[in-house]
Amino acid sequence: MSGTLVLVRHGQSEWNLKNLFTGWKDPDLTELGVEEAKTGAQALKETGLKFDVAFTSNLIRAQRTLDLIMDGIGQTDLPVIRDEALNERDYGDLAGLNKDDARKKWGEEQVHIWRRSYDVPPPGGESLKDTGARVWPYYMTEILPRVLRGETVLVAAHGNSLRSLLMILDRLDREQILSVNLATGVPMVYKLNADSTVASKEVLGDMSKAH
Ligand SMILES: O=C(O)[C@@H](CO)OP(=O)(O)O
Repeated sequence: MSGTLVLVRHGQSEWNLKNLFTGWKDPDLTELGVEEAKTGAQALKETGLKFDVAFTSNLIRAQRTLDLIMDGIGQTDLPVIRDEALNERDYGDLAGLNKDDARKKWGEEQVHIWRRSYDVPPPGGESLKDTGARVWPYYMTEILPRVLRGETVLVAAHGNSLRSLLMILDRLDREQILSVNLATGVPMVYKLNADSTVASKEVLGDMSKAH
């Protein structure tokens, strides 16, 4: 066994609340999002984990979530590395559109394909495969080596940038990833083996509220 990797999707954002495609747009957390981050922090505190480093994206909703977690677990001095490689999938021309309006315009099935398929990009944006093409190398070169050295690493990022990581960690294929949704503010604790496979996974909260 080597180290521990904790992944957490940011708390609810203003645009999650308004049901808008967000991608690289940069809305802040809602009050509920702040509460979700604090609840996630409390759950992490109860595990007794002490982190060595934290990674987050260049987007405010993930950075604020991380700040709230660091505060909640009493590790405000944790070194933080921010990188746009961990940003949400770029939703291209869909960014800013209402998801229900998009369903009315293009149909339920097409919108689900844009949101959850592996390799169908929304117009002007990134597919999950494109997202993985930047998230995976970053994980392999910057995050995984630390976990393999035995460090405890926290990553606060986004629904789809984390879904691309879950494909590696949970060994999900392009069909299986279709039905994976991550709830906001719910930490996932992975213990990794020395060969970088997953020894155990624990979800600290209710993932079923994700949609
Ligand atoms: O809008 C977005 O950027 C993402 C995450 O909120 O949405 P979806 O879950 O539809 O991929």
